[in-house]
Amino acid sequence: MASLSGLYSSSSSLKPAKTHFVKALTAATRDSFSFPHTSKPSHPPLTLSASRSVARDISHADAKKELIKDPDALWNRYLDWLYQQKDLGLYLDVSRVGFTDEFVVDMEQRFKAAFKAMDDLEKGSIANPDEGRMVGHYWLRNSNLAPKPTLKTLIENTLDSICGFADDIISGKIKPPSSPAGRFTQILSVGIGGSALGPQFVAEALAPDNPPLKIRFIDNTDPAGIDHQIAQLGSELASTLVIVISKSGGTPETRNGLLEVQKAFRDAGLNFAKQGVAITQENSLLDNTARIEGWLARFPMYDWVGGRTSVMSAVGLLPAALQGIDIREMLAGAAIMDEATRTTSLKNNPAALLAMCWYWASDGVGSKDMVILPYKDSLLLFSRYLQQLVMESLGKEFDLDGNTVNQGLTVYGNKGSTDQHAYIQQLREGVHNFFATFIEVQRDRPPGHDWDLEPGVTCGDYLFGMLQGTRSALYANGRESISVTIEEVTPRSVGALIALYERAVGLYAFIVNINAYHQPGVEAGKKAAAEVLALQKRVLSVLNEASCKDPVEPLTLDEIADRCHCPEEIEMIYKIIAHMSANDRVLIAEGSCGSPRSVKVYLGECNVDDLYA
Ligand SMILES: O=P(O)(O)OC[C@H]1O[C@H](O)[C@H](O)[C@@H](O)[C@@H]1O
Repeated sequence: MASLSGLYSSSSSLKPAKTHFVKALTAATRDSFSFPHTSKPSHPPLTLSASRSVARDISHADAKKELIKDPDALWNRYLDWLYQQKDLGLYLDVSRVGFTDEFVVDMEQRFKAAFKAMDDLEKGSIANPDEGRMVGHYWLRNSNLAPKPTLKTLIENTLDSICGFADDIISGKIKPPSSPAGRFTQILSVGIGGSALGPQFVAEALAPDNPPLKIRFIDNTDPAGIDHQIAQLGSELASTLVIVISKSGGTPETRNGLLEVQKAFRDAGLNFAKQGVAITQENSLLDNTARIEGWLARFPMYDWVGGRTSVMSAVGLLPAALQGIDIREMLAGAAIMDEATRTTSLKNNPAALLAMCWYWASDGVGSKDMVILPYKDSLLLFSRYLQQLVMESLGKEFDLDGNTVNQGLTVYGNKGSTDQHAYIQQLREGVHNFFATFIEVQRDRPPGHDWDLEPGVTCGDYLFGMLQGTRSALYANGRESISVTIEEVTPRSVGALIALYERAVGLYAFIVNINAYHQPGVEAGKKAAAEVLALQKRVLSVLNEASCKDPVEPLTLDEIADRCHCPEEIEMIYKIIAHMSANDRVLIAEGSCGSPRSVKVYLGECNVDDLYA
């Protein structure tokens, strides 16, 4: 079977070998996947030609977005705008986004400034002005770009130490102090946000079926979730390498995860320090803890790398290397994409093309959501990864001039064709509030492993047909889409994908004049959480005081709020008490009416019958 990749990388011209490609597409669309031995659908299936007629009937609410319908014109648009990065085997098709020539001319002007700002960023400008920081994640994959020799050396030495440490762990040269296995077999990663999402995406995408160490994650302060991970480790806790990741070194959820895991180690009679690794900024609380307690190893994070762009730092590289993933290939893929996205020609810059499409599709204000649809199971977590990269970067209240803009771009999605059985119905026919991004992987299986489950049709052909059919069906109903194609999921292509979207987000941010590299809104949430915990402590102190009386003095919510000197917080006080009661930490007696207003709260022994006598 001719390789599909030949269709994209034919040297002569953009004209792919029509026979195989078009035949597969037409057949798959024509049959609309009528499975063997099942009844035909009641309505005639949408064929390619039928979907065109549907498209002609659709009135376009937004005249600006009159989509091309003529097949020949579409084919030429496809060829005209198809971006190819042949070294990476990565292709970008923006032909199903309806931007006009006038729009492109306008954007080319705006991108000139964006390209300059991005160039300055890579040269070490303070591209994160709100925090007075440089933005240096691109230097991680090309240390020659680092603006100071000391940074170049730091990047190179850290990479070498990551590779050396991973080799020593995998070879058993460094081994756990008391494990029958005689070597580390598991990784327990403790981190949240950018200290988890990158490693999780990379593990799901690239971990081999039988990795030297199998990874699992604690990425929340949910005690049940933590217990579940530790229970699943069981006796293998003794051969588990615990990697605690926190750039700030002070994130509450990560700190709680660490304390919980250290308790599990104590309960199992194990010495955590001999199995603990920290990845954090130098002299952070976590770094100092790891140093003082003598943990196995510590790796640095830098203030010029944000959490959501840290996957090419030790955050993503150490866990990946321990799973046997070729991290130098990841870095190489990212470096090639970085170079490809430095060109100042909009039409030849895939990141700029993405940013332009996002702007067109969502009017530069996030009016439509970005639905990410990788048709490959291993890329399932790409949308979760992009949720942080895109939304934490672009979701900002103010622009760089202090204007209130409430910018953003909402990302969701899981994987195809699975999502076709969940919400694609709404995408096809319902509220038109999105644009789709298909991630296509050409290689279905390693060479020699495929077979026809029907004459001339493989399982992967169905996946291919589902993607193409969904793309056609959405477009026929006026829904725009971008398609990113890679030949296969490899460290190099995953590195390239990550770099592509990091650059696209950065360019988009310059276009809409916001700082993509800080996250003020997150601090508000952290502060509010701390206030709830402070209130809880006051409630407990009031209840403790009342419990010391003889007999115990049960208190109403009003009385508790008054004694906490915050009557306005009575609802939060009720929620705090309800949560503590559910966990057997306070006792609640309810009046006959059952309203929260009538509850009486106490600690210790109390004759409930007398409470409402
Ligand atoms: O790596 P840490 O310092 O623990 O931070 C973990 C996460 O915390 C916050 O949510 C930030 O907004 C994220 O950007 C960051 O990735």
